[in-house]
Amino acid sequence: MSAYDPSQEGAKTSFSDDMSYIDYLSLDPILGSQKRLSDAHDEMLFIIQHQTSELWMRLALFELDAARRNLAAGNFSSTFKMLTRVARIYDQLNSAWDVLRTMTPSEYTRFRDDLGASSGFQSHQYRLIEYVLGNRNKAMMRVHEHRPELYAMLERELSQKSLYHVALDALAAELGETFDPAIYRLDAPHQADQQVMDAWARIYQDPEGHWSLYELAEKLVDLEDYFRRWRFNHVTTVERIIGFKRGTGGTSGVAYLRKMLEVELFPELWKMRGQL
Ligand code: HEM
Ligand SMILES: N[C@@H](CC(=O)c1ccccc1NC=O)C(=O)O
Repeated sequence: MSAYDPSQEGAKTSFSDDMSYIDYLSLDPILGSQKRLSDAHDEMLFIIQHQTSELWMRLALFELDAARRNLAAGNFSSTFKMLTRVARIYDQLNSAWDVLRTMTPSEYTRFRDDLGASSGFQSHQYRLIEYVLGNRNKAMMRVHEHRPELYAMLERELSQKSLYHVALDALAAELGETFDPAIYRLDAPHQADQQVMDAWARIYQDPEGHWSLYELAEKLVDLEDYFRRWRFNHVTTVERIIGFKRGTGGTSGVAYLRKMLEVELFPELWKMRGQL
């Protein structure tokens, strides 16, 4: 059998004047951005693992922002589709830990000092995702002061309602209630509220009567479930690789990350389950 020749079948082979795959996807800057600071073999894995995570987070933010707009406009079906996609993105990020776990403490130690004070703690996209979802700790913005445009992006996020706030608007509208305006704190983490908990409980007591809100609640719980798994995978991988060393970002490391496991994004949706 002779070798397959794509041009024989009409495949375009000349791209001197036309947009090609590499052009459309801007692959030159992307594939030219793996700059190792050491000669340690595993640093390449470490860089690509973070870069791909940041790309998936970029998409998660795009979807979450659109989901929030669609929900505010009452478009439940498109909101659900986007929230499902974000949960799948987290599934992807969760599986990716298996690749990073192939790196041992001995291998990581070979280049850890080269990382200086840099840390995932300074991921502005991770912080933005937390802010969009409703976990708004303003103190986390300080590390971005040296990058005014990123700081402004985080500040802009804190000037609008979180996705959970918009879900609470939909919940109040469904039940013909108004929540105390004090629960909509734009620049502080959302705190569990009894009225909100009772409202979600009413939805779960009559799913058929409130199907859209019931589905919305389950999409949010699903998302938080996957997000928690990401945190758990992170802290377990960190303990496996650096034990209880301090983090390069300056926190206590595993102790800090364990504390973060206690964060609840949508607290009433979890607490309400015990009263059904
Ligand atoms: C060898 C692998 C890793 C180690 C040893 C590690 C270690 C740590 C430590 C110790 C912290 C606490 C902050 C500090 O003081 O530095 C942290 C935070 C963080 N890391 Fe990692 N990490 C690893 C991989 C990753 C990966 C692959 C990502 C994906 C983007 C990531 C994202 C983050 C984020 C977003 C935070 C902030 C978490 C929060 O504030 O709740 N890390 N990491
Ligand atoms: N905080 C990590 C370093 C680290 O993991 C890291 C360093 C630079 C860029 C991203 C990182 N990933 C997550 O924190 C450590 O203490 O070893």
